[in-house]
Amino acid sequence: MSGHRAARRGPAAAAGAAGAAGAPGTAGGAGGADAAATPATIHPPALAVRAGVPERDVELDVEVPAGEVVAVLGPNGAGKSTLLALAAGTLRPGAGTVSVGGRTVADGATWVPPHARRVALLAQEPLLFPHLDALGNVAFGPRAAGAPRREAARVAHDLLDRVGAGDLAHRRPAELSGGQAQRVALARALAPDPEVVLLDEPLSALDVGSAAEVRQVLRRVLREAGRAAVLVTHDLLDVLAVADSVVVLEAGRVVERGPALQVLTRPRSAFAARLAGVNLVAGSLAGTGGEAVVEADGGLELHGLPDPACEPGSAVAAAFSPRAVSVHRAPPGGSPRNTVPVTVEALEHQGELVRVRGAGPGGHRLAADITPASVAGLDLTPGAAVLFTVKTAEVAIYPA
Ligand SMILES: Nc1ncnc2c1ncn2[C@@H]1O[C@H](COP(=O)(O)OP(=O)(O)OP(=O)(O)O)[C@@H](O)[C@H]1O
Repeated sequence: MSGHRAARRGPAAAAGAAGAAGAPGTAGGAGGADAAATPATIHPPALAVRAGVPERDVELDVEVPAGEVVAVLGPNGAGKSTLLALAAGTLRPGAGTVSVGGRTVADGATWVPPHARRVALLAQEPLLFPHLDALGNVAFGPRAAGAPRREAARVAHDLLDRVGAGDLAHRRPAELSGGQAQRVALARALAPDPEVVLLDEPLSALDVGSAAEVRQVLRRVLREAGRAAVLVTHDLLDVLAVADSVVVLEAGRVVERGPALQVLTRPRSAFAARLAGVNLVAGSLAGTGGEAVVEADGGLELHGLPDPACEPGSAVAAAFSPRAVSVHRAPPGGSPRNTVPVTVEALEHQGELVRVRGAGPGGHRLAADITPASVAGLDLTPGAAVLFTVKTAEVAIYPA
């Protein structure tokens, strides 16, 4: 995560930094005048967790640059909650350092308690104070930090407006829908002007309609303010809508990181590939020029179009969409294409299509999305022996 990190949100990040009264004490105050300066070089990361928790076998190296939203993905037990707990200050690292806005908040000699870290948490449930109205909930943080009542109320009104809950200011949590309560909770999280917001599956407790609405609010509010955030999610839509970059954890380690689109379109880890819904085959590159072949375990060979950075003989990955795959009982004629023998393992609904999952040579897991009529026409059931075909031009090859 280096040079590219500020590029996608450079203007937003810069605007946020310039307008963030709560970001004193950094070079940013003086540097704000130079529009050409890159925020990444001026500001320390909003959050850096380079720390381990040996009893959980977790060893993390995650950085959230100022103004960026980093989505954290991974299967159950991968270490996502541990990362949030290290950042929030509810868990002490066994080794290493946690810093917020360039300030060390945990290491062998330092321990800054949660309330003093400038970190806010938005959890799955809104967890609002039931006896306070929305305004009181949002004003609570600024009041606790010593803001005069009128100033705290002004901040709270402003934030409620920004999350589209201005008209709910005098309702108590029991009078709010799930989506409304989560928007108020977001305003409350932002009210103390945190350096970084930790979003722990913030939409997972909402129904589909409310989740879509809150997702848009999250996107707008985080981008407007150039706010740094960590977003733990299992939902591809959250990543696409809200995140700048992605970190994938597996078994307590970072296995992949990069700009969100890159990770989703060119995944290197099995988890990211599954989330993104693409077929992914790792192997080594043979052939040169415009077309190349990925040679994978089990004798599986895939022709595709290589990224210029791919070196012959190097480790590469071939990726292609299940929608680009056709399924046949007998070898098809016609244009040159990859033809892979596959044993069907499962058929799943995939919108209006059916996802045919199967195992190819070497046990490589592959998927094809075809119409229900094709499934019927091919008489597909688990155990069926078929051929998956995909055109060379549909297979992207890139360095692994
Ligand atoms: N309180 C705890 N005490 C000891 N080990 C724990 C504790 N909480 C989690 N672990 C272990 O730490 C590792 C990382 O778990 P963590 O909860 O951070 O994963 P996660 O990615 O958040 O998973 P999930 O998606 O299921 O919430 C796992 O091996 C887990 O068993």
